[in-house]
Amino acid sequence: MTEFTTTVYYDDDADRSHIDSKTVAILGYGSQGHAHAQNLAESGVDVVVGLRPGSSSRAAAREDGLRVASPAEAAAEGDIVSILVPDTVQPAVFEEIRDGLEAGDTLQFAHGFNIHYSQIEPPEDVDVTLVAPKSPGHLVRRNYENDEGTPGLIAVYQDTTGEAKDEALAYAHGIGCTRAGVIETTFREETETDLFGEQAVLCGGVTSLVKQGYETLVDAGYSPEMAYFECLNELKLIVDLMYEGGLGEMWDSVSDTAEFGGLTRGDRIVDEHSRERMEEVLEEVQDGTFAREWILENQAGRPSYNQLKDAEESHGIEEVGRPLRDLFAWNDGDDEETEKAEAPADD
Ligand SMILES: NC(=O)C1=CN([C@@H]2O[C@H](COP(=O)(O)OP(=O)(O)OC[C@H]3O[C@@H](n4cnc5c(N)ncnc54)[C@H](OP(=O)(O)O)[C@@H]3O)[C@@H](O)[C@H]2O)C=CC1
Ligand SMILES: CC[C@](O)(C(C)=O)C(=O)O
Ligand SMILES: [Mg+2]
Ligand SMILES: [Mg+2]
Repeated sequence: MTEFTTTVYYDDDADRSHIDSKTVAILGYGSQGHAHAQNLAESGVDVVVGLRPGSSSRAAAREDGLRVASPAEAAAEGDIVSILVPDTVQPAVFEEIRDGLEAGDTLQFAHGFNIHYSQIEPPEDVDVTLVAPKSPGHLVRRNYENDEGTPGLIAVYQDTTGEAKDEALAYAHGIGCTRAGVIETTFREETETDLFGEQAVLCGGVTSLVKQGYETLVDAGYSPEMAYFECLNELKLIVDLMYEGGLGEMWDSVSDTAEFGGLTRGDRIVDEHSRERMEEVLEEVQDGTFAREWILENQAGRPSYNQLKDAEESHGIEEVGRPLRDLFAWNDGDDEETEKAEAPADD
């Protein structure tokens, strides 16, 4: 039997009686919201989706067979109120729903930002929990539909009922996370590791690596199409192997030439200087510098965010990638995956 350093919970560890007779209010129907709502409903849980008046997602949620109400109505009806709107919007939405929370209800998050950085102060008589899939929401849904799951984290910030952890685990079961494995953590640990991971490795680090690789080849006179396939498209195929069997399966599958070149050159690209930058980024997460910057950026109407987003969208690798993906035989002329991934961020 494998010995882990932490307890990992699976399907058999979850007791669904902690959620089966309850109503779950899902506030928001974006990346995480649509996945939690549909997975829970298909797991037999009573779900009501809370969406603002005039929300374009109302029609989508109804088409998916879900009940829809306003955020305040849904929260008042829900025993578990899962706040799945963007982190920066959550404090305002919390003010709208606060009066509907009853003693013994659960206020639930998929990321600890607003609790950890004290942007939301929950009432003392509710449970406050976290169920955080370690995955983009669209894959939480896709994996569930494919009878697979996504790993997740649970945490308890406030436990008034004595059932907070069991309920979080039952919820994680309902969205398919216990199929893959669930780890218990704290709001602090989830928030800091999640922010660090997305900034330094998963989203920030990897896109910078891809762009620098692409630009190096194009500036040296190679065709943008070649550079796109080499530095972006094939990355997915390489990462698929790491996902399936760790670094070892990837090294086994690539040529010995790639393995020797990668092992001797990789650490020259991402070196001890990058490591120092990573430590700085982690410190900014830990001491609240990043959180303050992001909160102020939103208060100012997102000037830097919008500028950086525009620059990213018009980068050469994006210009060349769109038509190339459209011509993939299985895409039928539509870059559907890109459209789907962008859809929930349009608010
Ligand atoms: N994206 C992800 O995969 C992951 C996200 N998380 C966490 O999950 C939470 C939700 O994130 P995510 O799914 O990305 O969120 P999204 O950006 O996808 O949320 C969009 C939803 O929020 C609603 N919304 C936006 N603004 C408002 C507002 N002012 N008032 C009411 N509703 C609003 C939108 O409404 P409308 O439909 O009307 O536009 C939409 O339904 C966050 O805490 C995030 O950190 C955790 C793990 C991964
Ligand atoms: C990696 C980004 C993420 O943390 C996630 C999909 O888990 C997010 O905030 O979207
Ligand atoms: Mg994450
Ligand atoms: Mg995150």
